[in-house]
Amino acid sequence: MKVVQVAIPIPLRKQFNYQVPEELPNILSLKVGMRVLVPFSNKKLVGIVCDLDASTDVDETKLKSIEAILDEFPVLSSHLLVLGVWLADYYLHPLGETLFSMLPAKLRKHEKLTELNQTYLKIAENVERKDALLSLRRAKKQLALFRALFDHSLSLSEAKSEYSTQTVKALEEKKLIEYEERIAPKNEWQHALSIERAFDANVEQAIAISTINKCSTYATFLLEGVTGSGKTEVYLQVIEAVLKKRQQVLILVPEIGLTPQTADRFQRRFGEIVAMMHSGLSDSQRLCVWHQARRGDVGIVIGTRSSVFLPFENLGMIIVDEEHDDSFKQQDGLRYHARDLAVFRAVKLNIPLILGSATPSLESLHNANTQKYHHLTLSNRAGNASLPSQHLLNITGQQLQCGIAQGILDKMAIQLAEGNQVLIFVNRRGFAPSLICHQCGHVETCVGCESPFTMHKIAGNLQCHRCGNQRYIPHKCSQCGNTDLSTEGQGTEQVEGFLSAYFSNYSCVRIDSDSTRSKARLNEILESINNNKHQILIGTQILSKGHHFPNVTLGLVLNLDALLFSEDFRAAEKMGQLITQLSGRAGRANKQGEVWLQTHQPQHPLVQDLVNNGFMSFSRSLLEERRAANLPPFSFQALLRAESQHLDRVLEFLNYAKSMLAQFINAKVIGPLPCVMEKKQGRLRYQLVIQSDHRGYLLSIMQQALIELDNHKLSSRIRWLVDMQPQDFS
Ligand SMILES: Nc1ncnc2c1ncn2[C@@H]1O[C@H](COP(=O)(O)OP(=O)(O)OP(=O)(O)O)[C@@H](O)[C@H]1O
Ligand SMILES: [Zn+2]
Repeated sequence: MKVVQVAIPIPLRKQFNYQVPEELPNILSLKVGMRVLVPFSNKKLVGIVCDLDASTDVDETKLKSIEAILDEFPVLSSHLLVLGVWLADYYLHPLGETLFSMLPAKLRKHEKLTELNQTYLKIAENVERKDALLSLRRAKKQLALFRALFDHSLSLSEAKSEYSTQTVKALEEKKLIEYEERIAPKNEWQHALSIERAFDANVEQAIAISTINKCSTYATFLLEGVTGSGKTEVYLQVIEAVLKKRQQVLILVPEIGLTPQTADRFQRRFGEIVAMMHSGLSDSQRLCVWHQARRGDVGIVIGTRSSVFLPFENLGMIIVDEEHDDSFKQQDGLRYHARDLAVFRAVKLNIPLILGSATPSLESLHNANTQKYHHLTLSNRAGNASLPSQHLLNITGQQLQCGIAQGILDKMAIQLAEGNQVLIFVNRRGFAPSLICHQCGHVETCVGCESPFTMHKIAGNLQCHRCGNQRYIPHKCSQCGNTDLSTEGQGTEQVEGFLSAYFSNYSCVRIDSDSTRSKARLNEILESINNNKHQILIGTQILSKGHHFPNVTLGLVLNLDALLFSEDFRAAEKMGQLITQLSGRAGRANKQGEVWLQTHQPQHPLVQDLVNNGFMSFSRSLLEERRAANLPPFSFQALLRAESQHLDRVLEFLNYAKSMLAQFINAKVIGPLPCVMEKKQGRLRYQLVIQSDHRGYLLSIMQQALIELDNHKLSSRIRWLVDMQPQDFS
C-alpha cells in the first residue's frame, strides 16, 4: 500500500501520513508538491504532498485515505519545496502553514489547478453556414467576424479587440457562435522584447553595470546610490543582458512603491513583457501572474513582498529595490523577510541578486563590509541634478502657526511664487494626535489600548490607531463634563487645512493612508502632482517612498523630534532613512532643492551627523554604535511575545520560557518587558528578546524551547508568537 506524507495548514509542527487508495483516479500522476484533499478531525482539508514514500510505524490499515488529488501538476516545484522547508526551519513556523503562505490565495482553497485556460470563439455546431451568411448580409462587422471564424477559432480577447464586444455579443445572441475553453498557447515573450535605450550610463553607473554583467552565477550586489543617482537605470541595463539570454527577472519593490509609472518605465524600455503583482489585484489576477511566470509567458515580474514565492520557468536575476523598506518583512503569520528569501533563492538557483537603496539597511551594509556582498556605489545624482541641501531649524521658543515656523512659511511663499512645489512631512495622520479637556486635563483614551484617540475631522470621529476603534467626537469631557475641549499637536488634516487657508491661491493635496485607501486613488494623486495640479504636498511616510517629483524644491519635516525618541534600537536608522528618502524627493530635476528639519534638539549628535555628513557617513557611525553595543547585525535576535487579558498568565509563560532559555550559556535573555504598545484591544502585551552571537545557535535553542512551550499548560490559553530577526518591537 502506498503511504504519503502530507503537510496541512494547521498550527501544529508536524506532518501526517495518509494512504493512497488504489482506486483514486490519476493516482499515477501523483507527485510531491501537489495538493490533495484529506480528512482531518471531522473536516476535509487541502494539504500538500511532501513525501511520496513515507515509511510508517503505525498500522497502515488504520491510516486515513486521501480523498482526491487536486492538481494536474505540482503547485510547488522541488526548488520551492526546498525553499519552504528552509523557511519553516528558519522562522520556526509550522511547515503546512508555511507552504500554504507561499501559494496564491486561490490555490490555498479547494480550487482545482489546471493549465492556464483561455476562452475561444468558434462557430456553433449545427449552424447552416449559407443561411447564416444570408442573415448577416446587413451587419458588416458581424459578417466579417463570422467569416474569420470559418478559417480558425479566435481567442475571445483577440475577437473583442479586433471586432468589438458588441459584435461578439450580437453573434452570441443569434446563437451563431459558441465559447470553448482551451489551454492558452505559450506566449513567447522573447518575440515581444524590444530594447529602447534612453541615455548612456555615467561613469559610476557603467562600473556597476559591467561588474554585475560579468557575473552569471550567484553573487549579491549591494547597490548603494544616493537618491536620484540612477539606480533604476542600472537595473534596466543589467536586465537587458539577462533578457537577451532568454531568462526572466524578478523585481521586488515596497508595497507602496509599485506605481504604474514604475511598470511603465520597464515596459517602455523592453516592450510588453512585464507583469505586475501587488495587493490591488484580485485573486484571479494574481493566479494568472503566477501561471504566466511559471509558464515563462512574461520576461519581467515586478511585485511586492509575496512575489518572492512565484514560480519561474527560467529565472536569471532577482532585484530588491529599496531593500531597506520595512514592508519586505511580513508582520503576521509566517514572519519572513523577502530580502532573506531572495538571497536563498539566488543561492539555490545560482543567479545574481541586486539589493538597491539610497539608505541601505545596516544588515546589508554589514554584509558588504564583511565581503559577503559586493559593494557598488553611485555617489552623485544622475544628469544635471544635485542633492538638496539639508538644514536644521531650532524652533525652541519660536511662535509657530500650526506647528510651522514663520521663516518656513516665507520660504514656501517664495518657492510657490516661482512655480515650484513644496513637500511637508507630518508624522501623524488625522487632525490631531489627542483631544484634551481644558478644565481637568483629561485625555480621551481608547479603553482597550489605554492610548489617546486621534481626532479625525474629515471622518468626524475619534480613532484609535492601535486597534481601529472609533467613537463620535464628544461635545464635553467624559470626566468632568466641561465643554472646553482642545486638540494637542498636528496631524496631516490640520496642516492641510491651515496651509489651504494660508496659501489660498495654491492647491494642497494630502497623501496618507486615509486619502489613498485604494491603489488607484494613490496613482491618481501622484499623477496630478506630476501634472502640477497641486503645489503643496502634505503627507506621512508614504511621501518618502521612491516617488519622482521633479518640481519639488522645498521640503519640510514638521517635527523631527517625534522620530528621534523611541525605545526601538533601530529608531535612529529608520529616522535617517526616512529623512534621507524624503529629502531625496526634492531637487530631482534641474532645480536645486532645500530641506528644513524643525527640531528642539539641533545639537543632537546623530542629527548633526546625518545633516552634515549624509546617510553614508551617518550609517557607518550607527554601525559602529551597534558593534559596541553588540546589537544586530553584530548579533542575532529572536522575539517571544505573549498577550492576554490576564497579566499573570503572560508573565508566568514568559518567565517559564526565560528559565528554560537561561540554561543556554551562549545566549542572553532580556525581559519579560512590556511591548511598546503595552495594551492593545484589552490584552496586555509582554516580550522576551533572546540574543546570541551565532545565528545557528539561536535557532537551535529556540527550536528546543518551542517544543517545551508548545506543551506548556498556558500555551493554548494565551496568544503568543516567535519572531526571528524581529524588525518591530511595537
Ligand atoms: N546616465 C544618465 N544620464 C542622464 N540622466 C539619467 C541617467 N541615469 C538616470 N538618469 C535620470 O535621472 C533620474 C533619476 O534616475 P533613477 O530614477 O534611475 O534614480 P534612482 O536612483 O532609482 O532614484 P531613487 O532611488 O531616488 O528613486 C531619472 O529621471 C533618470 O531618467
Ligand atoms: Zn484601541
